[in-house]
Amino acid sequence: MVTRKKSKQAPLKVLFVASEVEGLVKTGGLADVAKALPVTLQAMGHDVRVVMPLYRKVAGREQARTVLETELFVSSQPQPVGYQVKTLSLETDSDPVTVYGVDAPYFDRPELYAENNQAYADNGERFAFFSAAALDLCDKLGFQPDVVHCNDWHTGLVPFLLRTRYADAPCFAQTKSVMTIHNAVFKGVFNYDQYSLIPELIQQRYVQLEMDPAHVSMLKAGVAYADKVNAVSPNYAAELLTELGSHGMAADFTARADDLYGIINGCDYSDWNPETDPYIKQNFKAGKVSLSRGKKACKRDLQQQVDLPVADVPLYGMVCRLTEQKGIHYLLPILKDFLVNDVQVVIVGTGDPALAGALREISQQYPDKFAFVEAYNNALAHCVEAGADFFMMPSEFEPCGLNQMYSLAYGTLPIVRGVGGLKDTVIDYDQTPQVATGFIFEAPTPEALLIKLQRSLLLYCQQPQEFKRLQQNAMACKFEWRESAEQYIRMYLGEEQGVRASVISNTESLNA
Ligand SMILES: Nc1ncnc2c1ncn2[C@@H]1O[C@H](COP(=O)(O)OP(=O)(O)O[C@H]2O[C@H](CO)[C@@H](O)[C@H](O)[C@H]2O)[C@@H](O)[C@H]1O
Repeated sequence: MVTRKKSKQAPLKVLFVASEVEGLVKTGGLADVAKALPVTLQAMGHDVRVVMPLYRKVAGREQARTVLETELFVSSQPQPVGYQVKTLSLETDSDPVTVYGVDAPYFDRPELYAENNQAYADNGERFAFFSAAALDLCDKLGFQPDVVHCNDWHTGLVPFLLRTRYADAPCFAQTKSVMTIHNAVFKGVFNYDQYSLIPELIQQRYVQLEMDPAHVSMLKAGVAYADKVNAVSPNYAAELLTELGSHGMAADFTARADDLYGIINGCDYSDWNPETDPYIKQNFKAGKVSLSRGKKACKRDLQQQVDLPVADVPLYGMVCRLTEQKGIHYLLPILKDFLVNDVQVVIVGTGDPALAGALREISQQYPDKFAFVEAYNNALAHCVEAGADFFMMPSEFEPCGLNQMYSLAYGTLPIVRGVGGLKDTVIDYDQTPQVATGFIFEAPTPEALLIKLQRSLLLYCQQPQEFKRLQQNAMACKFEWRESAEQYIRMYLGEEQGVRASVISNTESLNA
């Protein structure tokens, strides 16, 4: 894809554009990837710069150094928009990765995207500005990227601007763009009123980017105009070609099937490693004694932290944003049935107030068996991964999923629905017991989930040696970022074909 003549090993200049970055500010899995992938690419010798909005919440914001004080000129606007670029960094084992924080009034708010579960009304304008500023600052700072790597709807206008506003700009003459889909359910759909900073989108009508005559989707713009598009797992790439799995964008993805890839996320083992994790009560490794002692101490600690009785009972954990995506609506109808057993369940999450309310009510009815912690708490998330025996991810859909990888690393068997990246990363006990690492259910129903929960409980109680064998299988799994990053490089360089051929056969069965 990168056409400039260079050897395969020549370092690439990559501008990684993301709306959140782990270590600086995070609301979900996008941030994990926006840290780990740039850090890995840089460690492989590439020159990577990350650009993100400098929200009020960004860690280290006060100490950030201003490297650019400028204005974004827009041809149709009487007044330019002033902004500053401040540098932060992501620590690595070698050279830190430079992060450009875009500081503008648009981002000087208490939250990133929403307050009280209500999205900011001008999110379209905010992220249209961010997308335009990401390219504007690159030009002004003299960074000429080989690849501009965009992530999700917030950055979808970047590929569009490269093909329009910057079509003849010397700074981007050699630049290609990539659009990574972490979650296609969020399409970034906004009224034309919000695109005043992108006159290119208004002067000429782009019907294929519209949801209706009044609304344009930023994600559609990214998918249509990026040189390459990838989903964060091969199976999600296949699902994106189906009406159901693409959340209504099958035509957009099918049109790009030659340039569509599926690259599984890695797991950042520098953050998620039971041998070194600073948040957990006792570090442990896969060896039998270490594992059983470590898990026992971590379980006890978790029980104490969430006010459950300290007891030697199977413990089921879950950490997630409270949305329908995560399958809370499959769990809620059967949770009380499951709690009839001698088990404990811990859920840590924030989000939809109705789902939170329903969980809170059950926790009040079953205080000895079910703890619901309505919080975003990274330290507690680590303690759940370490202290639980099973980790639940009954997702309605899951582009990749990171928590199942974390739980595998901690010997906490994942119980997942067979969708997206969950299917690519977990091996079901009932299908292939010898190499199994967890449990998979297929039907999108509470009953199907309950059957697998009961199944896992039987294994734990009646076949403890078999349970331990699965723990060893799980802990032997490795999802190295280095391997994923190598696939990204091959995609950047155009060394691999898109997934159309392999995806089509899958798609037939998905559509059946
Ligand atoms: N209450 C809480 N307290 C502490 N930590 C919490 C938390 N709620 C969530 N987290 C953390 O946020 C991250 C969630 O990552 P996921 O990949 O599971 O989901 P998400 O849907 O946000 O990401 C989207 O992007 C990622 C990255 O590509 C895809 O893996 C995924 O399928 C897609 O939906 C994990 O690191 C988790 O520990």
